[in-house]
Amino acid sequence: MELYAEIEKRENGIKIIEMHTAGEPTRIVVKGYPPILGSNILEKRRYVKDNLDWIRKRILFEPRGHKDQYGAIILDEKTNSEADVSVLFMHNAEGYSTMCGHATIALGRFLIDSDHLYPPPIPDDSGKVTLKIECPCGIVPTFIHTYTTSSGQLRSNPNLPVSFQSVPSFSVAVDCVLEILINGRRKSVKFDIGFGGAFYVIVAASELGFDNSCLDSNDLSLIVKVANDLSNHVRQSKYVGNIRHPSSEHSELNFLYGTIITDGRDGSEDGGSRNLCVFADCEIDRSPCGSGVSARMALLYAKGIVEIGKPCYYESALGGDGFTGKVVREVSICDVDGSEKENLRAVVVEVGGKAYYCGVSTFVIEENDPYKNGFIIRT
Ligand SMILES: O=C(O)[C@H]1NCC[C@@H]1O
Repeated sequence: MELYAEIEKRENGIKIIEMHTAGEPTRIVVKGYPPILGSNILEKRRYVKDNLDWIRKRILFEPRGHKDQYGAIILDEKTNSEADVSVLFMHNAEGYSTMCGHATIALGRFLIDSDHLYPPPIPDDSGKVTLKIECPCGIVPTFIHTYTTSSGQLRSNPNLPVSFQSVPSFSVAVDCVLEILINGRRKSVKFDIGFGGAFYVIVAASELGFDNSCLDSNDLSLIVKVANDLSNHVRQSKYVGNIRHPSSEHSELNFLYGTIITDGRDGSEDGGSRNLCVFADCEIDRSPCGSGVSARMALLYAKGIVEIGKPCYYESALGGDGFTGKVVREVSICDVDGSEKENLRAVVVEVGGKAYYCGVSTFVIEENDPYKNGFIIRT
């Protein structure tokens, strides 16, 4: 499918390739964004937030999108000479994620298939291409299986997973306890906090008084509310002080992105576990959440539950086609001056999953449309 050629034909409007990764959408903005100013990726992230946020709402909100829509912007020029490309992510609330695993997996395929990169990537002998994708949290090496068409074009292999290696991921706090109101009752809840490019609370469904059937997709409304309440409580609790990246260069990453509710099967013999990530403003990740898998694996490693190389498998509320995760090595985190943050045992986690194309869109906005700036209906 030559989707990029299709989009090239269209002259005006915001041009988008639609993909999903394990069910979670990524609306990849290919063309049509005004210049995004800033000399590095965090400055550009701030610029879109402060100056171009109306475009995010038009792209992600209704009537073109919905509450759980997710997007990525490929920057016209990379902002780090060590990267092949720089990208921003966007979601429904404050707006701009610091890391997104599911979108990185989708972008991996798209960047190969669109002939977007110059010089063109060169596969190794097994057909694998490594792309360094710069995300707001740092550079994320991404591995894509490719093949060459009979006319000599390099294309991603849709049958094999794309994987990426996380930025240094770490355990932030374990066995935290807070009392929260669930279904009208006060309950003391135990949870962990981990970082995998973004900060997450990780909590077992049983801690919240639910059985694991709450992680089935037929009715998530109550559990999503509980997850969102827990995120808000943690943001106002003493634990907010722990949500701090050790490198001062990364202070813009210092916020709690969401809560991941798990089935409690951490480190199970078969390495499998189901979880549900609720991030931003009650946004539900249809995928197992790539940055969440990195955070979970970092916590499991810190607790001595998994060792380097142990393959784990994560599925979302949709079940089925999930993400793999494994710790690949220990690393230390350096500050801007290059000094190592000694006490912090961080790890690089490799996460793999499959992404698929699902459309090509060109959005138009009519000036007299009263809903041109987008809206969200909540149920
Ligand atoms: O896979 C991930 O990391 C993302 N999915 C939506 C929320 C996270 O950014």
